[in-house]
Amino acid sequence: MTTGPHAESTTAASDPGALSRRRLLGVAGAGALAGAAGLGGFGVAQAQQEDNSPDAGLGYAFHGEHQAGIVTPAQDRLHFASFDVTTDSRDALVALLRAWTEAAAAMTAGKAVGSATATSYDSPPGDTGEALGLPPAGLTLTFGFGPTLFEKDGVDRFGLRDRRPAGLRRLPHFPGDDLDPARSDGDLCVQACANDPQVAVHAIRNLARIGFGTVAVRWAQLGFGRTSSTSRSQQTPRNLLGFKDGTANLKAEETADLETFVWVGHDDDPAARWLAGGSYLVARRINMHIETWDRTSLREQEALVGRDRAHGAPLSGGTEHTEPDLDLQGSAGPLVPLNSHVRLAHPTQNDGTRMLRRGYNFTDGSDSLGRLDAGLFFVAFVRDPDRHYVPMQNQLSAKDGLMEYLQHTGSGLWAVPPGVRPGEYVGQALFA
Ligand SMILES: C=CC1=C(C)c2cc3[nH]c(cc4nc(cc5[nH]c(cc1n2)c(C)c5CCC(=O)O)C(CCC(=O)O)=C4C)c(C)c3C=C
Ligand SMILES: [Fe+2]
Repeated sequence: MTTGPHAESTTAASDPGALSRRRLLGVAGAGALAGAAGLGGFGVAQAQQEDNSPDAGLGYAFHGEHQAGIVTPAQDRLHFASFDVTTDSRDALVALLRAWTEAAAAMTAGKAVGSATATSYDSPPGDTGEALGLPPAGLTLTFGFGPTLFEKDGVDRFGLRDRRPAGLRRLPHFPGDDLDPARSDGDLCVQACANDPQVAVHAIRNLARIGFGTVAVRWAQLGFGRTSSTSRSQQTPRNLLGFKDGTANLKAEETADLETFVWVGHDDDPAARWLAGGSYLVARRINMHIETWDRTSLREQEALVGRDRAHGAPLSGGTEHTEPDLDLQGSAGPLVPLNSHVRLAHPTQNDGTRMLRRGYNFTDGSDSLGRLDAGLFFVAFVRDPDRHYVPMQNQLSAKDGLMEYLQHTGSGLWAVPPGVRPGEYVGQALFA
């Protein structure tokens, strides 16, 4: 499997010839770096320093049946990047995917990109350097292919048109959408998640650097707090509305439902068998009118969500993990109101559908009136966007009372190829 956690030392032991970021500074690099950059004993001190935060040393396997970063226990930080391909050479695109695969395998194991020791003093270092000395921090890198990679403005850019999965289309317009094209779509995407923001940012920075001349960043989003649990081992976090988010999420332990709702099956799309074992990534940048929300009564807030704020229990009663009783009536109608988010997103109101949510809180500063530019960067993985995402989004956008406090400002859909086997590159079956 892809996501079995292992300590950094295990990673290094499984590939003893490779240099971990820590060993690079502590052993191989200390003298050279100290001499070259005037760092004195910095490298050695870093190598000996222990990081006591709980997930600091955790590393997830890069290779496996599925890409990591989907059922992996949601890390605390996100750097998501959408790229446009700037070449029309299929060979250059494949070379990029090979190089990205090699770099991703290194970085997720806590190693530097490229050969640290072979770098000439007269050329830039192979790695940008800001993660040297840091452990893997649970880094996962998840790659996706957007609809425009297969066809753009009627042009079959890379000979892939016939291999586009039927479900991979630009998402439709939903009621209330006010999307910024500069925060939407893209030929490729990379989701970097880690428990240290510097590790996630380092990963995207290095992938962008490797891609210079082949791809350009179209837009990117930083996220600072997970808004979902993807494993029963995790506590439910809170979103910026102040409510527990992720309680009823599809979790790694629910393997039968993952097959039904997340992983693309072998026979789902005979023209796109390369995607079997993969998934689709939906991203929505959703701004919150936070100042207005903060002036709304607790009664109204809970009625809009359909759960209580303190514990995340459904308004029909019980505790956080009690199933909502959507039929239970109060004096003024159903206890879980008809326009509440939890009712409208519930599987019983969506043809039995579930999805694996993996979103993050974001804030990108304030506007000229002092209002926070903040919200939820919604990420979900689904087996079929036309069945497992689009109908639910239509229903929420049209009827969800929360929409009064929300504004969708960015959007994208990507096909996420299956996991990578050792010696292969990400998405290899698409180019076979
Ligand atoms: C189209 C899918 C969804 C979008 C977009 C979405 C946005 C969104 N959600 C919250 C807050 C909460 N969502 C909760 C549950 C929940 N949300 C969705 C789907 C979308 N949410 C689903 C499928 C579910 C689970 C429903 C169920 O099975 O019961 C909750 C309750 C806690 C939980 O179960 O996670 C909260 C809170 C916000 C703030 C938001 C946009 C900004
Ligand atoms: Fe939700």
